[in-house]
Amino acid sequence: MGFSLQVSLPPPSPPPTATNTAAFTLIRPVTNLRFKPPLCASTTQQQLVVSEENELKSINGAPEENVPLPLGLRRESIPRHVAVVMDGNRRWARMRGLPVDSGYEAGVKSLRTIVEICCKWGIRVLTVFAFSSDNWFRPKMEVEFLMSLLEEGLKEEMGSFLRDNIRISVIGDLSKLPKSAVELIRNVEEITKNNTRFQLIVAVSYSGKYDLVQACQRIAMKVKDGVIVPSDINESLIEQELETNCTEFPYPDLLIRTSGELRVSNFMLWQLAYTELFFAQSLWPDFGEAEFIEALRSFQRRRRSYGG
Ligand SMILES: CC(C)=CCC/C(C)=C/CC/C(C)=C/COP(=O)(O)OP(=O)(O)O
Repeated sequence: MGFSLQVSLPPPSPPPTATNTAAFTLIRPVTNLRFKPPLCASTTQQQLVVSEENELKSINGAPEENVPLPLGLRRESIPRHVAVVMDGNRRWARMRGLPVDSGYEAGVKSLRTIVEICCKWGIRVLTVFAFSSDNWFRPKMEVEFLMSLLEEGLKEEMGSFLRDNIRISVIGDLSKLPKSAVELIRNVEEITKNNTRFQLIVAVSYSGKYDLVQACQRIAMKVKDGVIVPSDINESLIEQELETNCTEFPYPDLLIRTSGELRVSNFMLWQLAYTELFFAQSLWPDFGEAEFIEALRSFQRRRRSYGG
């Protein structure tokens, strides 16, 4: 029974790989580009025949902007969605005898650099772990500083978001944030919601477990209200209730964690199921174009596997 259900579903739309990205983007309409873990990989593989010209036009569902890529990077397998755990800001500051705030400020600079590069090279979504649910336990001054960085950053960059066609989304438990920050976030999200070139998702007061819990609560309410019955609950329904429902591409193709730590640390637990992982030695404030290229090259060398 289970098997016949799988083959009757439409073919999945996997994320980019070194070998198959553009072909998939051509076959499926842009609105269907979200990755569903493949149930029947062979169905999609049969459809991989397109001309190179069409591949270039259709990459990531966005028009090509012909920005040359650094040597060794292939446009057709640039990841659509990159997620980043921006780790090592405090260590960076301490190593220099500076206050931890300087580490966070330097971290914001790195974030600006990576956002610019994503826009330039056609990455469509960047999700950054800016403040985890556990970070509320840090010293009050540090928490307040991070909140002020978020607010100032959003205000200062508003012009660039509009000029550069960047959509901003914030995911996480905003009920814990200062009211001023929540109002600003909602405003920025509203003002940028129709921007299409690139989406920056900032995870604040976020954890993967939080996201799953809030999705369960929303689904439970639907059952309680009689909108659905328990047997309606499936992967697709859960996906719709996760906070990453703010993006067309909820599944990161590549997760980068800086500072040499080899953990996922409660970040996007559902969404990372088939994500390629890259652990950089650099501390986040030292992570720039060269380090990003290294991560992307590593990604492009991989042969992605979905267990099929
Ligand atoms: C959008 C926005 C406002 C961004 C804020 C700036 C920024 C880079 C935040 C990272 C926050 C954070 C808790 C990182 C973890 O590393 P850590 O700093 O705890 O470093 P450690 O592992 O060296 O202690």
